[in-house]
Order: sequence, then C-alpha cells, then structure tokens
Amino acid sequence: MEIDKAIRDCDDRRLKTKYKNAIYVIQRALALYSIEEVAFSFNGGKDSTVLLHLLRAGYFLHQMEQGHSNGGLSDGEFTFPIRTIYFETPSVFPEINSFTYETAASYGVKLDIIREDFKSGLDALLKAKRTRAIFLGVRIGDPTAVGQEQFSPSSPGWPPFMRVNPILDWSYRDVWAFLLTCKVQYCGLYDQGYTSIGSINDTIPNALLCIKDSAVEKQKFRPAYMLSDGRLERAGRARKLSSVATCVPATSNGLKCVESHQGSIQTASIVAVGDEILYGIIEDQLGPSLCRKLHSIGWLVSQMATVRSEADSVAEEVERRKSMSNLVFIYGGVGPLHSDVTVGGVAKAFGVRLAPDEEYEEYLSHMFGDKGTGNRNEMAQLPEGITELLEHEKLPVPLIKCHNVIVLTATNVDELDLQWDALIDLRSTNLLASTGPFVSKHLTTSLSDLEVAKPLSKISIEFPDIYTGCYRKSRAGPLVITLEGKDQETVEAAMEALSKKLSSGVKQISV
Ligand SMILES: Cc1cc2nc3c(=O)[nH]c(=O)nc-3n(C[C@H](O)[C@H](O)[C@H](O)COP(=O)(O)O)c2cc1C
Ligand SMILES: Nc1ncnc2c1ncn2[C@@H]1O[C@H](COP(=O)(O)OP(=O)(O)OP(=O)(O)O)[C@@H](O)[C@H]1O
Ligand SMILES: [Mg+2]
Repeated sequence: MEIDKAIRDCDDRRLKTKYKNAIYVIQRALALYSIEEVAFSFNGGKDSTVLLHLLRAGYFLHQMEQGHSNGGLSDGEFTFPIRTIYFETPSVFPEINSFTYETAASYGVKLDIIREDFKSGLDALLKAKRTRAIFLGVRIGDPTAVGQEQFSPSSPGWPPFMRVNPILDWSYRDVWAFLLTCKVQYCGLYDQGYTSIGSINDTIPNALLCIKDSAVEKQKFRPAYMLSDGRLERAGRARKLSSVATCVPATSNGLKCVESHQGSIQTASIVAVGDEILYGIIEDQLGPSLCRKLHSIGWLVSQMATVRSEADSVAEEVERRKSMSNLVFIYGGVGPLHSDVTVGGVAKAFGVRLAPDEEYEEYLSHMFGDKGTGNRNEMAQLPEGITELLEHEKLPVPLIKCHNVIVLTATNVDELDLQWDALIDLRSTNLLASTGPFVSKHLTTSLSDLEVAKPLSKISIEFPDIYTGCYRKSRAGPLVITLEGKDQETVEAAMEALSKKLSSGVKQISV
C-alpha cells in the first residue's frame, strides 16, 4: 500500500508518530462499527485529502489484520469501501469542486452528493442509511474543533452520530509533511496561496504568503506549504457574519456602539457557566450582583442564562447574545480543569481558534510561579486575533475581552466587586460608560391583578419610555408596581397618573 510504504520509508519521526496514531483511531473505529455504518465527509480540502489517504491505508491495514493477505482488494480493484459524502454548495470554489470529483474518480470513491445544509443533509442521510460514525478532517486549530476529542458525539441539536477525528492532533505542518511525503495530489488553490478554504465568499489567499513585487501588477503568492507559522493558517478566512446582527447597531468590532450613550439604553447579557448551578448544588450569586451593578449605571440587563459546562452550549449562547446585546458578561468555567470550557466556547462563538497568548502566559507565570504545569499553558490559550487583555493595577491577571464579550474570572461576590471596579475604572476603553441612572418609583396596592391590569396598560401606552413592572412576594400579599425610566419628570408624571387611576387601596412607598 503506497501510503503506508511512503511513511515507513521516510525519516520524519514526528510524521511517523502522527500517522501511527491516526491509523490507530481509524482501525478502532472500523473495529467498533461495521463498514456499512461509517461514512467519510470529504470536501476536497487539504485536511480531508489527508484523511482520504489515511482511510485508504487504515482500511487496507485493517483488512490485513483480519487475515486478507492483499488488504481485501483484488488486483485492479479500486473501490473505496467507505460511504463518502460531499456537501456541494453553489458558493464552493470551482477548483475545489472539480478536485473533489476528480479525486473521487481516481481512487474509486463513490460520492454521495448532498445539496442541503449540514444539519438537514445529515438528518436525511441518517434516516436513509444507518450511519453511526462519520470521519472528519477536523484539526485542533479549527474553530469547530473546540471541545472535541478523537471520538466525539455530534453536538446537541445535531442528528446523533459519532464524529471520528483521526487527525485532530495534527498541526498545519504535519498536514503538509504528509501530503508532500506521500506525493499525493491536492487542490491547486493551495499552490496559489490559499491555506484554508471555505467558500468563495469568505476566503482569499493568505496575505502572509504574498510575494511583494512592484514590477508585477497582479499579486503573486507562495504555496500553502511555505506558511511557516501554522497558527496563521486561517488568515485568509473572513470572520463569519452573525445572522442576527441587525438587532443592535453592532459594528465589526462590536464595541463602537458602546461609546457615548448618556440617556440612551445600553443592554447587557449575562451568561453563567456551570453544571453545579443547573444541578442546584450551588446558587449563582454573581448574576444577581452583576444585574444590580449594571442597573446602577443605567444599563439594561436583557437576559441572564445559565448553561452547561460544555463548549458547544457556551458557544451557542454567546453566539446568540453577542449580537443582541452591547456587552455580554460570562463567568464560571475559566481555568485549566476539564470542565473549564468557557474561553474555548467564546472562541467557537466567534469562529476562531484558541492560540497561545504570550502576554497572558506571562501574567499567569507571575501568579503561579513555578507551580505551573502543562495545564497552565492551556490556560494561556486565548481566542486568536480577537482577544484584548484588560489590564488594571487592582487585577493580578487581566480580564479577557473578545469583541463585546467579557470573561470574568470572579468566583465570589468580593472578587466580582474588584473586577467590576476595575472595569468601571478603565475609562480609556469607555467600556461601561454610565448611560445615566434609572429613576424608579414603586407603589404597593391591595387591588387584585385584574383591577390593576387595565390602568397599568393605559400607563404603558401614555408613557412609552417608562418600564412598568409588577411582582408580589406572595399570592395573598400586596402587589408591588415599579415604574422606571431615565427621566425623573416623566417617571413622576407617570406615577401620578397611575395613582389617580388606582384611586383606592394604594400606598406609595419611598425608593
Ligand atoms: C459531517 C459533518 C458533521 C458535523 N457535525 C457537527 C456537529 O456535531 N456539531 C457542530 O457544531 N458542527 C458540526 N459540523 C459543522 C462543522 O463543525 C463546521 O461548521 C463546518 O465543517 C464548516 O467549517 P469551516 O467553517 O471551517 O468551513 C459538521 C459538519 C459536517 C460536514
Ligand atoms: N462541504 C463539505 N462536505 C463534506 N465534508 C465537509 C465539508 N466541509 C467540511 N467538511 C468536513 O469538515 C472537515 C473540516 O473542514 P475544514 O474546512 O476545516 O478542512 P478542509 O476543508 O479539509 O481543509 P482546509 O482547512 O484547508 O479548508 C473536512 O476535512 C471535512 O471532513
Ligand atoms: Mg475547508
């Protein structure tokens, strides 16, 4: 088998180890699932090209182990036995598309073409054919790899199958070492400076490979394998635009909108991460405290959510909130433990990967001294290209800000106070500018909800800038009505009008 031979004959020890481990994962998958139950997701990209050849080798070696002396293939037989799916979209690069078809034809791969989005396509596939595991060319640097292992069940909300990622731990360099050592064909775009390929709408050649030659009019690029720092593999990929970005005037840096807002309403979302809160083992104290703090500076907290300690859950919530609020605060799940998935989830929400941050690492080594282990380095992995460190003399380690998402590391209210004071103090960033405090008026009444409903709704119509809210401490107790707004006179006028409407059973309380 030519791939296996090329690796055996080469003297790149690192590549040999990577190959051996990937083949091991493939063989375990083929032992766990029957050949009819597995599928390979192939799209002509460099990573899936690597995987195609690894699967060919892995299947061959698996067959040899099963006692087929020729790897189960009779002479001249070229049929690749694993069902192969390709999601073909109108925005695919024509070069990628033709490479996918041509490669499939060369290696006897029968392609199942799917022309739906990933989720619906997989749903239909699973309904039509029993598929328990899908091989993917996902690697650790990909935004989508956050939280994944070599065998990872599909995410909540996705059809159920096992994602098998044999090259998860391969670096950019490993991918090119493999393709060049095995002398296999790859898509021609990689020779034109493309280093990671999405769609024609979001991918350009990697500027780091640009050959600056003023004599030549058209820009030229070096081949992808010449990119020396694999962490910059995705530099030619545009950031994904959020589908709900219209809700607030979000800008590309997500923060311009927070600049000067005296009298206007700024909104914040709060996300707590922790299975313990959801199990009822501990009570979240930071959320309510943060609500009070934000309210005191005139911000509106539009949502407070608690999510599981799971990168996908964090990513989903942050993705939704970041485009609907001016700022998102997230806490819990920050650190080196297995359950500390918050920073990874934030990276995933923005479609970037985690990469080592030397400055942050420096802070951590000051803090932990020599006690650090490899885990400490993991803590210094931050969302690449979007992280700003918020430094303040009161903070031993800066806070992490990714566009409009702030990761708080506080574990109790005292620590939160400290971090809040630092954020307020960071005047240069104008992050948490006060938008003018809310003015609140409360009144209690012994009237029933039915009696109050109509007058109160009239007030909301007459005073559209005023928030009206009601609550009771018990079903039998009095009803407390709150009117709140930014303008003292309007709030007072609304309160007077309401008091008149509720002429009996009313007692105004001081604020
Ligand atoms: C076969 C297959 C299975 C996938 N399963 C999941 C999944 O379980 N969870 C998820 O969030 N995304 C899943 N995805 C989507 C990928 O994570 C990712 O969004 C996609 O490959 C696009 O990557 P790109 O943005 O790097 O081009 C799956 C994609 C494919 C092709
Ligand atoms: N349109 C698609 N059809 C089938 N599989 C896909 C598709 N898009 C992504 N995948 C799967 O997801 C994996 C990761 O995609 P990704 O774009 O990161 O890698 P790639 O396309 O192989 O290489 P590159 O990073 O250079 O684009 C692919 O290797 C493939 O297994
Ligand atoms: Mg790709």
